[in-house]
Amino acid sequence: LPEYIKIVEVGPRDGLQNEKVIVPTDIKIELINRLSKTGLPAIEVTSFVSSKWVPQMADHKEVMRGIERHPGVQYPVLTPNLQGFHSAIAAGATEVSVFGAASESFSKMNINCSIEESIEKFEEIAKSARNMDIPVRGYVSCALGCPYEGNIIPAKVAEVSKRLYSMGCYEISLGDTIGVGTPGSMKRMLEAVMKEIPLSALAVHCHDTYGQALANILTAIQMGVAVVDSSVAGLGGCPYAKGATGNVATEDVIYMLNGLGINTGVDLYTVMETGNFICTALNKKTNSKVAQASFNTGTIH
Ligand SMILES: CC(C)(COP(=O)([O-])OP(=O)([O-])OC[C@H]1O[C@@H](n2cnc3c(N)ncnc32)[C@H](O)[C@@H]1OP(=O)([O-])[O-])[C@@H](O)C(=O)NCCC(=O)NCCSC(=O)C[C@@](C)(O)CC(=O)[O-]
Repeated sequence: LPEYIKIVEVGPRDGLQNEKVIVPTDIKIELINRLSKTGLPAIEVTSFVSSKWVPQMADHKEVMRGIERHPGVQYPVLTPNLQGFHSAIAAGATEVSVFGAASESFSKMNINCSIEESIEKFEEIAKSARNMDIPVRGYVSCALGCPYEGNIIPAKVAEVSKRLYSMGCYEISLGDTIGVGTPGSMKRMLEAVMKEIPLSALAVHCHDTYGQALANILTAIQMGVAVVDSSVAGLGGCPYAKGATGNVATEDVIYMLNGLGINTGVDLYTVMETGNFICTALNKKTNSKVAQASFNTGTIH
């Protein structure tokens, strides 16, 4: 097992993008400012996408400009094309993520282009980013299944991952977008991807729709993956993946890693308080089992 796992907090972006009611900008900023005080090394802030496609992310510039940045914390944002990249940089972003898919149908539904066309757009971003010394992270959605095509073969995930890595993405986050994966499919997919990409450049991004996220993450870290995406209070879902629930809760990942003696540098209690803050603001119950248990029993283990 790795001694240290880097947690990439995606709550402010992946967590909020699917909320039906528009979350006030000051709540988003407060959420990120609170997360910045928990010890998390990376917090995904927002998406520079079309507000017609994802209205919840329409205030991307204000959020990016409004947050307090803590030294040592990365604040990546999603950019699907050069237009988004330029807006992100103008708003002060210092790291971006491109988001591709291993499924043609999902690519079309999510970013309105084929996988091949998306790669061309991402190459333009990667080239501009290189000239400006901006790190680029790459997502591969539908790594363990697609809401439109069902099964996705590991070779396709490996192929798209390789293309993103070859264009300069420093890390590839493998997304179980609809949370259908199991430890078995995670293992088979990672074995294929690890033939093409160094283990140190891989991350996993698990949604918990079928309750398999922690088991899938444990499988990945047992195989040496040392970067895990998660969302405070387990918020989230993708607007273009109907029925998919939130990401695995950050609180639950930290609890599991603490129990394994793996260092994350993140304070569980402060994350739980932050989860409580955003759930109160959204008027919803936390999806974190650890937060539920701790608040119900009044104890933290
Ligand atoms: C990619 C586009 C923009 C293509 O959308 P399009 O309609 O094909 O874009 P277009 O280039 O034809 O332009 C049409 C209009 O969009 C505007 N436009 C064009 N680009 C931008 C931009 N960057 N920012 C703001 N506006 C933009 C452009 O200016 C124009 O405006 P108009 O002239 O009509 O007023 C669209 O499909 C889109 O915004 N998609 C967003 C999808 C999204 O955010 N999905 C959720 C995130 S992915 C995810 O959740 C999965 C992940 C990452 O978490 C991992 C996992 O779980 O698997």
